[in-house]
Amino acid sequence: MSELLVTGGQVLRPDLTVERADVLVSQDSGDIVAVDDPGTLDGDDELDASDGLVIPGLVNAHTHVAMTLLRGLADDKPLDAWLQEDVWPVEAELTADDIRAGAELGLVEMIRSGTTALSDMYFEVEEIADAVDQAGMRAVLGFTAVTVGKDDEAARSDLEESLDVARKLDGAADGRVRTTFQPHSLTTVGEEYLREFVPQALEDDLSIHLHANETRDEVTPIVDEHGQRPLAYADDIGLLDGDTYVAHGVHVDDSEIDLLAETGTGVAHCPASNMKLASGMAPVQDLLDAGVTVGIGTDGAASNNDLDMFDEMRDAAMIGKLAADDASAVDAGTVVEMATANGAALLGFDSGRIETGANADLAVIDLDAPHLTPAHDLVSHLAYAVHGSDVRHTVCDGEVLMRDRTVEVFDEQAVRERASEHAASLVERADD
Ligand SMILES: CSC[C@H]1O[C@@H](n2cnc3c(O)ncnc32)[C@H](O)[C@@H]1O
Ligand SMILES: [Zn+2]
Repeated sequence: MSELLVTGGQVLRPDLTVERADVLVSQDSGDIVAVDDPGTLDGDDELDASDGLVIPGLVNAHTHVAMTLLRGLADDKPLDAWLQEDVWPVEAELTADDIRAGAELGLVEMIRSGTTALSDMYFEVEEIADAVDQAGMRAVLGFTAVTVGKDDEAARSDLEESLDVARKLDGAADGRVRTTFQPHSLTTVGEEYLREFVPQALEDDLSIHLHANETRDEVTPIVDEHGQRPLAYADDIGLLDGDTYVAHGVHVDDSEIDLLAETGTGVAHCPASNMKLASGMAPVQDLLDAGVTVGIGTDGAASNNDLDMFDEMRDAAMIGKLAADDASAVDAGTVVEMATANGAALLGFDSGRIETGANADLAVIDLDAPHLTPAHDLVSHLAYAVHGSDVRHTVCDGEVLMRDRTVEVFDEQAVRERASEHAASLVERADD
């Protein structure tokens, strides 16, 4: 039996208090086995958390991890133009090897910035699952189906693949990979396909993840065509339930917020992407007040342009206040909970908190820095002042993924070189 002791630091507890404590994790079960007074616990191996804060590993509730290859390729456009003119033509050239290279780069970036779990939507999901396995992280993965612009055979094949991937990969990487059925959005998957395939997903108890109500341009055609708000239409199809979470949820009215709350449907809020694409401001405080579980996601690196969840917490707090016209809205503690416990609840993992019995997924923040001085309130620092580069160690499932800022699960230099080569050749092919 092998146990790892995270020692000498302060610890963020589930009630958001901070105390001096040591954390003992079992590398066999992958769980936290004790959180106790400094100096009272022993382990076979130690991680030095002195001058540090031990926090739950962050949960990125919505991303497209392999899109690191498209980082900085097309900026300063709204969603529709960005996808149709820039992103989709390049994605049409992606190979499985490209996706593997992009996913590894994104996972390294996440480990370096304290993220231990992600929810991903993309293609070539076996490659992504293998990369997650090697990274030692936790993930909810799926193949994203799009039917617009496809003939019936291709449309069905996409939806079948989304179901098959969700059935096949659930439980991969020793249970660290879970899956979702993924219609891309309510406007990019036709109604006849949603009505046929969603019941199949529900019959198999598959969770569902989709983009919804991201831009006004996505809402209007649904209201025009179906005479219903998008989430009423989604509910009519059976898409909303306790195992579903939608990405974005920006343009939701009061009736849709009630629907999300009544059905137990969660929201993965993506503040940076929503600002960069000028999609709008999600009413996050209203969602939370209604009892909706709201997590935080970076979206892909092409619309962010990084995968740093500390940036995302800060953005969520800032834009949440603007949206509510209230400086007390979406406060520091709330965004920390959104990026940890709420994200874990959306993804269905027993993580997001430093507590005996929880998954041993954690990060140690180095507090010995000018921008973190003085330390009046460490929850405030997590929300507003810490950067991903302040992370000293990252642990998932009891295994050390990064020790003293050195990533142990990948050769970081090789991953970066390979991703750069794949990105260059991908863009060349797309330009031909
Ligand atoms: C097939 S995987 C996901 C699909 O979605 C595209 N995408 C990336 N960001 C967004 C976004 O904010 N809204 C909608 N779709 C997005 C991505 O490029 C893939 O094609
Ligand atoms: Zn997305």
